[in-house]
Amino acid sequence: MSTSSNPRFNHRKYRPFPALQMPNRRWPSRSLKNAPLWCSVDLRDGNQALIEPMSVQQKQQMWGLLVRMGFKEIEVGFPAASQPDFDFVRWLITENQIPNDVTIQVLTQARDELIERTYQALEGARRAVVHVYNSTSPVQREKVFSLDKDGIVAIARHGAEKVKSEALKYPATEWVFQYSPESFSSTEVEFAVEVCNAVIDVWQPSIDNKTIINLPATIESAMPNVFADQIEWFCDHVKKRDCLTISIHTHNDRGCAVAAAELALLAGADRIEGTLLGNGERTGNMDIVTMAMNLYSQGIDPELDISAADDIIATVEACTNIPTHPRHPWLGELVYTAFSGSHQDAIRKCLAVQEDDAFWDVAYLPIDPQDLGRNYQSVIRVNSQSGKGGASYLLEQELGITLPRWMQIELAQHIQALAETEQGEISPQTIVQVFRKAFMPNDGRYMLASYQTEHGNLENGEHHRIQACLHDGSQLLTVHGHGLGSISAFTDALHKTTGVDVQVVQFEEQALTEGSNAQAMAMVQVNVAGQRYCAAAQDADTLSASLQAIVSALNIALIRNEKAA
Ligand SMILES: CC(=O)SCCNC(=O)CCNC(=O)[C@H](O)C(C)(C)COP(=O)(O)OP(=O)(O)OC[C@H]1O[C@@H](n2cnc3c(N)ncnc32)[C@H](O)[C@@H]1OP(=O)(O)O
Ligand SMILES: CC(C)C(=O)C(=O)O
Repeated sequence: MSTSSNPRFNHRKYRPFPALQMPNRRWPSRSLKNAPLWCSVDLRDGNQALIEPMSVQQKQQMWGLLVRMGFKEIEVGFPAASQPDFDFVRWLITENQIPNDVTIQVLTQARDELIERTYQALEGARRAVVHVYNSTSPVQREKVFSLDKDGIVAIARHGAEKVKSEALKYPATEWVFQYSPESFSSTEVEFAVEVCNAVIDVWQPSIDNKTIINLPATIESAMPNVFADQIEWFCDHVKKRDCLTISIHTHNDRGCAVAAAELALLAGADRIEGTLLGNGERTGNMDIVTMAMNLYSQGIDPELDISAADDIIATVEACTNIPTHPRHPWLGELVYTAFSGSHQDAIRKCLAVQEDDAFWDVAYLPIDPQDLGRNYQSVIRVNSQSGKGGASYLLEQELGITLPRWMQIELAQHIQALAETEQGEISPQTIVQVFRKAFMPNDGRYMLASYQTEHGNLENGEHHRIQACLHDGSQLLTVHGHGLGSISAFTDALHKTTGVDVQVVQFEEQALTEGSNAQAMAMVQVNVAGQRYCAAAQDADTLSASLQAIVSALNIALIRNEKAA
């Protein structure tokens, strides 16, 4: 019985994908050590999936990015399909846009007229990959092409012959041939080998002149381990394996295109086709950025430059008109951001001890966001899910002060109350405002106008005396006190004047800026008539900052008591 009220939602319509029996499979015990050869298919598979295919100008923009990132093989289009595709290939060649170490690749069906037009587009290229394909899976054979296996092999063989004979007409170009048994992952492996062997027989590759056999998961129809088995089996059984570059082209129907490509590398593949951020047919092509960053984060050189993450996103969005999900692996806007308190706490503590030349080891941050041109500003963001660490971290970034723990706790209570009222994110600037309003009020009863201290061997044995002028809103009061230090002398003076018992419980001072105009921030926790209050003050003179902070704490206590009364 179905759990759905929709009678069409019926799993019995589907059947499991038949797995290969390969008890001696070798790929599970291998690990990745190097980057594969990469081939971007943004300008072909990515392009053919767009609502509005790229204009020549957009293709030029995408091309520029791909070259900057270091791709050495780029499928630039299906030149027999449309005039913009054709024109773009011509532009690349006639305008000398292809760096010497980059090879362009183009796709064509195994049809004579299309292959001829494809070569016309490539005339004058220094080196090019001609990529021909035909479908091989049972559903394509039976329902689309109405052909038996021999008929499908005949299309492949004929296409390979035409690709080879056309190439002879353009001897100035260094040609590389590529064949894809399209829908490979849904094809019986024995038949996939048979078709590819027929093509290999035509092209006669050698170790010095390899053929690319590209094995697509045109539709991702099974788990990645099944695909890996198919690749290992294929590599073990295809002829002339050492004269082949085995390429992989996975799609993301089950959300596992990257995993399938990674396992396929373990299973013996050499080369990976995919697109930036995974644009492509249906759920997309394998995302090269994700796979490259997966390697990078394991200490493997991906041989692609992903560091200009924002440039990659902006260009892909401009060319595809598809926004990037904020949680897109590695590059999304939110992927290095923590809102939740315990994550923020851990990140802040780890970042504080992370040394520049040590292995990266920061909780909740799989890589250093700075590697991708991101700063730490966006790593910690505050809302009602955040704890004391988050707000303190942002304050630290904005003001350059590290709050002591007792003050973090107090600040967090103010921020939490605001976040719950606002029901949203609290910006770093707002956190600074909250900090100033809560701990540095300028509307209190008393203001410190001036003070003088005296210390040394005084007659009564105590070391410090203070005379301070406090403004109480209407008049200037002169107060006197003495104690073991200037601060205790000052609290003594306050007690004598206001009658309130004032004791400094916690005290911390931090330099804000360096140089002759250096400013200090004093932070205090003061016991005023049995209750603890935190306050802060900033001044060029450290003692002055401390005394003002104590006055602020007294003011906060008086304001709260007035409100409570
Ligand atoms: C999985 C992939 O991504 S494969 C790449 C797919 N990309 C594209 O199709 C984008 C560009 N394609 C196009 O613009 C058009 O398909 C064109 C211009 C190339 C060809 O258009 P059309 O001539 O109208 O043919 P269409 O593409 O519809 O193909 C259907 C015909 O080609 C045959 N065919 C399809 N693929 C192939 C192939 N790889 N090799 C040989 N014949 C093929 C079909 O059997 C069918 O034949 P029929 O007309 O005798 O029934
Ligand atoms: C032409 C092939 C490689 C393809 O795009 C696919 O199978 O997805």
